Amino acid sequence: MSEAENPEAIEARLRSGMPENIERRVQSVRLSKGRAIVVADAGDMRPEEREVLEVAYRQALEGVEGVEEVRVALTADRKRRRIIAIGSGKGGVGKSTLTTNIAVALARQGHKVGVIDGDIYGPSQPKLLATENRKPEAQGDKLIPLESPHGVKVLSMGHLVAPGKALAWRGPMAGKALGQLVDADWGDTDLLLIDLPPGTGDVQLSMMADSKPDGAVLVSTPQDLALIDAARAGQLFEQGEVSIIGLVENMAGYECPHCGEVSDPFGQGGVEKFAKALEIPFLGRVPLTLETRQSGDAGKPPAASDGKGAEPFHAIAERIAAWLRGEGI
Ligand SMILES: Nc1ncnc2c1ncn2[C@@H]1O[C@H](COP(=O)(O)OP(=O)(O)OP(=O)(O)O)[C@@H](O)[C@H]1O
Repeated sequence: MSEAENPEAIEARLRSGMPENIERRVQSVRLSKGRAIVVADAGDMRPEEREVLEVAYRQALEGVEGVEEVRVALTADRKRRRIIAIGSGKGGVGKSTLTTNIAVALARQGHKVGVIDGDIYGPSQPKLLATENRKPEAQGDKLIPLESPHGVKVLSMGHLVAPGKALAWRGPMAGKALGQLVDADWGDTDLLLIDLPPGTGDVQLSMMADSKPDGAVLVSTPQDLALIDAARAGQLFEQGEVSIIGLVENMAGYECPHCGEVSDPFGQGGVEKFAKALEIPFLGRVPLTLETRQSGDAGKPPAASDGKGAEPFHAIAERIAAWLRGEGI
């Protein structure tokens, strides 16, 4: 049998050498009397993107022996779930706090959001999303994520293993553990945010290879050291062929709750300049506030409130939503 007559070979052609946004979309290929019928998932695509997809498929099969006609059927009903990884390189810069608040803000904007705590060595999402001491149930071999009180589903290794137990896990095992959380029964969730563990080693690489995020958000404080580590995290995403959505500056400027004076314990403006130099979009800055720390500890994310503290998170979430819609940031 020649290659052209084999639907698997045709399917492989439609996956290889395609732009990233297209290559994962083929669902099936059938071949009947010289006609190739391609079914692809285009649920989240705009009409002009669908056209690009169809043209790309037709071009890829042009001249293939045995294929006289190409029919492309695009499924619109099933929305593809997207995954965004949040990474920092350096620990303690507020990656988990940002993941929680961006998730809550996106949920308030109408997305169906799930949070995966990939920080298996120091899980903080159970506390941040007020689901401590709860255990997810399993149905068959799939975990059922927990519903947080803030309209966001969540799964963390902290819900599953005793504190400190995952400490000895190395890259592949950690990647596998994360895979289990990603493969859980997320129902109608259309967006998963993964709070990655700090660092840029094997564990992060293996997690990224296993969960294949669609995009990544980098978090940094304005300190040089944090920025250097954020740049390293950026390289890690590039190495894993994950596109970088942008960089967020956290703990920027401290407003004294008593006198209102704003000071900059970690410097000012450095992150935005840095992002520009690296040609990474700048997604916004989140000030250092007592409210953010206290409400984090209390499981009440500021983004869930209607106060001033919610604003920076909502602004960043809007930019991420624009990226999800395929618009410029
Ligand atoms: N904008 C902020 N204002 C005040 N406190 C903050 C802010 N962002 C984070 N924090 C606090 O800083 C500490 C570290 O934040 P968080 O746990 O989110 O960081 P992380 O980067 O995820 O850390 P790790 O990598 O160790 O998990 C927490 O106590 C948190 O409440």
